[in-house]
Amino acid sequence: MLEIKHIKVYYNDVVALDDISLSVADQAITGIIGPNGAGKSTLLKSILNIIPHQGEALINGKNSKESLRDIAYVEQKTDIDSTFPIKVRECVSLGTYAQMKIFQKTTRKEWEKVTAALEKVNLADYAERQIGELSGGQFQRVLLARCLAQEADYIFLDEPFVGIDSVSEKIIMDALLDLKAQGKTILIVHHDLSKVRQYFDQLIILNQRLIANGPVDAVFDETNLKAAYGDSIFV
Ligand SMILES: Nc1ncnc2c1ncn2[C@@H]1O[C@H](COP(=O)(O)OP(=O)(O)OP(=O)(O)O)[C@@H](O)[C@H]1O
Repeated sequence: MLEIKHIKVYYNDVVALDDISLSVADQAITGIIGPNGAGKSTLLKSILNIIPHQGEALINGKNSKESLRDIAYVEQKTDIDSTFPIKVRECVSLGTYAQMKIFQKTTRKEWEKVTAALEKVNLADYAERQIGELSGGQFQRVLLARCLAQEADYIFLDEPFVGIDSVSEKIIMDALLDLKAQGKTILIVHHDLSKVRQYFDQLIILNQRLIANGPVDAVFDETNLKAAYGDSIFV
């Protein structure tokens, strides 16, 4: 269970997140929505403890710092260097490192996990390609395969559907539904409001402060959207 308690983040004296407390539903796909600069990415980064913050995130009652191996994270595309010279299968194998001992070589068992993860995202034939040779959608599928290989209980994806083709989007969504059926908890930062009902079970609506958190049917309404995006939003 993931709980966020009084998380507050400042960037140079400017408040990016103001006292966020919420519980994330287990075994569900939760979307995080809100306007540009609402603090969506900041929320994921504070749970991951990669930025300074007040308050804390708890996983099964303990500070999330103690469970970082159990969180697989794909950052926003703009933060990733897709020209880095690495093959697809090597990139996916990085996901297995979280479960390995220091200086341990990748064993046959880990390579089997890599192959299975690539098959899951329909990219088994691309294992020997350089990541720089992939389309945006294929690259996003490779990053999801890296999460699958990590076998983490929590999966955080920051804008995974931006600029990708519809085939990749469907493959990613099908893989996420499988992960949910296996009991995983998935958090996705997302900006396309038209897909919210189709993709998510639960929704967190943010704009520096928490506007709403709950089942999509209960919180995805005009009042909450106007509170987050302002009166100009067309609902
Ligand atoms: N490293 C940083 N230094 C200073 N300010 C930052 C930094 N990272 C984010 N911010 C600011 O904090 C606020 C929240 O940023 P964040 O990226 O979390 O928002 P977001 O909701 O994910 O936005 P977007 O939808 O545009 O990706 C924004 O005003 C942003 O400009």
